[in-house]
Amino acid sequence: MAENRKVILETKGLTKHYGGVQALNDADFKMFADEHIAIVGDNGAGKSTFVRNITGVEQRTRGEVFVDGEPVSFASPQEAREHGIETVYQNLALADHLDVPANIFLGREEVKFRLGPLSWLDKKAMAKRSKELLDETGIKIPDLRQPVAGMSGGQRQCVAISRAAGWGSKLIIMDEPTAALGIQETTRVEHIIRGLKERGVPVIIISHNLRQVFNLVDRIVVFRQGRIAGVLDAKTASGNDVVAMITGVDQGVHEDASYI
Ligand SMILES: Nc1ncnc2c1ncn2[C@@H]1O[C@H](COP(=O)(O)OP(=O)(O)OP(=O)(O)O)[C@@H](O)[C@H]1O
Repeated sequence: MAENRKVILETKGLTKHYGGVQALNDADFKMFADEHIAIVGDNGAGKSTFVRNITGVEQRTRGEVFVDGEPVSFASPQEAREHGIETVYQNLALADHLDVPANIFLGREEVKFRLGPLSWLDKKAMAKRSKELLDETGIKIPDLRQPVAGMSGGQRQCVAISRAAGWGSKLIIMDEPTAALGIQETTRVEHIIRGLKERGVPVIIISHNLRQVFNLVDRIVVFRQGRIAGVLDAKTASGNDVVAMITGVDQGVHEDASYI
């Protein structure tokens, strides 16, 4: 029963205005710890704004955010990370010139010992943990020591997701995780997301790909013109239901290839 399920994330009246642009209005949202959720909506519907105003990238105009029932107001993404909320952004935020372990441990390096102001990193431990994380996601990267700049989009995405999965004990948010990937790479990333579900890690994905959404998540939250237009159960809703809610056109909706 819903009443007994743990609510991991909740927003009440979350609103963000950029000057005269009402990007997000009164978003009431509730997510349970045992589910995966997709956020869908047309370009400019407010999806990224919603995420940015939860994860400390921006400060909301008004409204409340609760994590594990506690009111939060993250001043930065770093603060959100410290609360176990990891976000994988479209642009990935990987440091191109660094190798895989350095990226996974960026800002959280393991130190072997310190001498005054100097510290020696435990590179061996970081490489070992990185390999374990990548093994968990099933991704094979031949040489972890090469700079990530030389990797394919799929490999880079897997590094970013592994980093999030490795640190994000509570919630992982992914903004268009496969938008720039080919078919095989997309399949690999979807496999990782399914693995997170099996491990009980809650995930929110923003996606324009409805096939992916129906395959991966439990509930679909539809944004339209800066508002949450509705929430659908992925098991019972149809593609037409989602498209109708995205567009606000309730009748005569036909399968729209750009969404399916
Ligand atoms: N920094 C900003 N300054 C002014 N307006 C902004 C800013 N960021 C977003 N907006 C506007 O807010 C609205 C919502 O944008 P948002 O990026 O959240 O949409 P989205 O649903 O994520 O779209 P997409 O699918 O294209 O990424 C849009 O009208 C956008 O132009």
